[in-house]
Amino acid sequence: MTAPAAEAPASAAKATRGDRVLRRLVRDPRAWFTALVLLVVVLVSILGPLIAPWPQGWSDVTQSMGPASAEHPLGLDRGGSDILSELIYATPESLFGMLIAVGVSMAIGIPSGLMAGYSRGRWFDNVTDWVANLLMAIPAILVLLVVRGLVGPSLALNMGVFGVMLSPAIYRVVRAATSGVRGELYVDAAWVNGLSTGRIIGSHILRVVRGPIIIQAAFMSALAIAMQAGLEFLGIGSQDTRTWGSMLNNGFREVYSDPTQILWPTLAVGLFCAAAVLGGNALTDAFGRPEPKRQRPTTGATTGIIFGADQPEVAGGAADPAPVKLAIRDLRIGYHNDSGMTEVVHGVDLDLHAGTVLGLVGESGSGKTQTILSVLGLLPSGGTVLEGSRIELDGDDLMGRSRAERRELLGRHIAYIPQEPLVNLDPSFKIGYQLHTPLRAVLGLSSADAKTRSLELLDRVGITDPQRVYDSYPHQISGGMAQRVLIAGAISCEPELLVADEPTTALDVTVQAEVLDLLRDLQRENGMTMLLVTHNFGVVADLCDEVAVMRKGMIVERGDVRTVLRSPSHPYTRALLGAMVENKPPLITPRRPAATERGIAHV
Ligand SMILES: Nc1ncnc2c1ncn2[C@@H]1O[C@H](COP(=O)(O)OP(=O)(O)OP(=O)(O)O)[C@@H](O)[C@H]1O
Repeated sequence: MTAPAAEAPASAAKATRGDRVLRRLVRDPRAWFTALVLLVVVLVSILGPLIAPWPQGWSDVTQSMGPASAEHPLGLDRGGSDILSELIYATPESLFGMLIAVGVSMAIGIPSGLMAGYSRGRWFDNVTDWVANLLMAIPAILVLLVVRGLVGPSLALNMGVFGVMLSPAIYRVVRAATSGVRGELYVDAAWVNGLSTGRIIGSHILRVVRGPIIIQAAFMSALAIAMQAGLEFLGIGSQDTRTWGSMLNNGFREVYSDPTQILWPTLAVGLFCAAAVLGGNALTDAFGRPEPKRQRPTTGATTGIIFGADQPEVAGGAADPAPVKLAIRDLRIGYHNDSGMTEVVHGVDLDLHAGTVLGLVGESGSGKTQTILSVLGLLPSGGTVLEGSRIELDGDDLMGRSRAERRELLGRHIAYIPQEPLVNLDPSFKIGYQLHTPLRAVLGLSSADAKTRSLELLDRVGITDPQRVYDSYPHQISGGMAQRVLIAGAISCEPELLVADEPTTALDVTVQAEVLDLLRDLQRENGMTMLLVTHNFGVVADLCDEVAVMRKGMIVERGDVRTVLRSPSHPYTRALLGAMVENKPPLITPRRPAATERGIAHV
């Protein structure tokens, strides 16, 4: 199968997100200012002994409070030390203190924020949130005073404790970013492909939250330097260490006799803080505002139903000699809300015979997606499969299995093809990485074998230049190609059951036909059992052996495709088919209105 012209890459020349961020930073004068100040501070810290006019510890009391001169460009302090040299020697100590505070806050805030955001609403999230609130409610200065009283003066200890007090700030940022990414479809897709939680957090999620983390680190470094200077200025810090803060303290004593002595450390602290804040702002703009979270494509909106039975009843099903691969019995799904529990799927029964394709059709909001998500074990938070429901794979009740056991089935035994291809691929990673990671994790292939297999799969799903697509980012390929990539990913571990949720709705009409051809070929080739959600009776006729019609959370008719399409027994099915044959406005509104405009025969 050849890839159609419509699938030419959107723009192979498009830059990655990292390139875009870098380009924006290069054009931003604030970033230049920050880079310059940081460069100077780092160079001064490293080269201090070489560039300082006088050795560390040098002083000459006879020149106490001496004025600026060629030998002492910034003058001398009360102890007769050269102020410029002192400022230079104080720089690495000040940086060291700042790094301790930022490092400690990151070490606590990042892992706890990641875990809390990922396990949204669970006990870990609740406990860490409570601790973060508590830390934020306690004034840091009080804690620092108590620590000073108990342990004595220590720059490292002070800044370490301040890092703990700062950690809720980074925790909150990471938690919010993680919980936003957690709901993305590509994270579900990675889960369905069998990746462990650690791998998902370490790759897909950390990659997205690193932007907010870098920005937050920039602001926190300013805060840490200012706090350190404040502590030393108040005399709470260590007197043995020379920092910009301790110079502030000394300079303040001479504020009336020689105000310039407080000016230099103030300038150093002020410049560093300004650079850090401006750098943080430049980074915020360069990373851009986060895109609004894409919602799961589910909706309770009802559509233009013009006909239907008040009391749905299930019409007879067709017999099939093949063994039952997936059996759903009395499936009821509910959502918790303020008034208790709302049931959205009411006792669905389905049998899916091995090696056959079952089409699930129905109006928007009829419960199709909830049904397949419950098979995958991926109901959104708040959704529950209610007591008494059974979902059996090869006779084994999945509802009796633990979450970890159900995860084991994903990828190898049950695979999923989502509706919107592009949002199900992580924009931060190349296609090759996204294909070969599950192959390594689930099948245990070596890196080289996983790459070979990925290229074979891309070739098998009709991609003409597998190597180029393997090396591309998702934004560099078209929607049709992305759907082929997802199909390649879904079949990569040779699952027995393939669940596809309107796999062609988001595609152009020419590409739809090709993807349907591909699915049919793969299903026959691998003898896969397939559960296909669709709005399109044309797709049902083309691909499915059996069809089940859903309405208002119930199956109103099911049977073999020929029988149901030729002589539908339920008035609702007749209305759906009638609308299609008479070319009436669609009774079932597709989730993406654009699809009807593309000329798809939606009923
Ligand atoms: N997160 C949720 N919270 C509460 N109710 C929900 C949630 N998701 C779906 N529902 C409800 O469950 C019902 C079935 O939704 P479902 O997404 O399964 O419909 P669908 O048949 O797949 O429709 P569509 O084709 O538009 O996706 C709807 O009434 C919907 O409002």
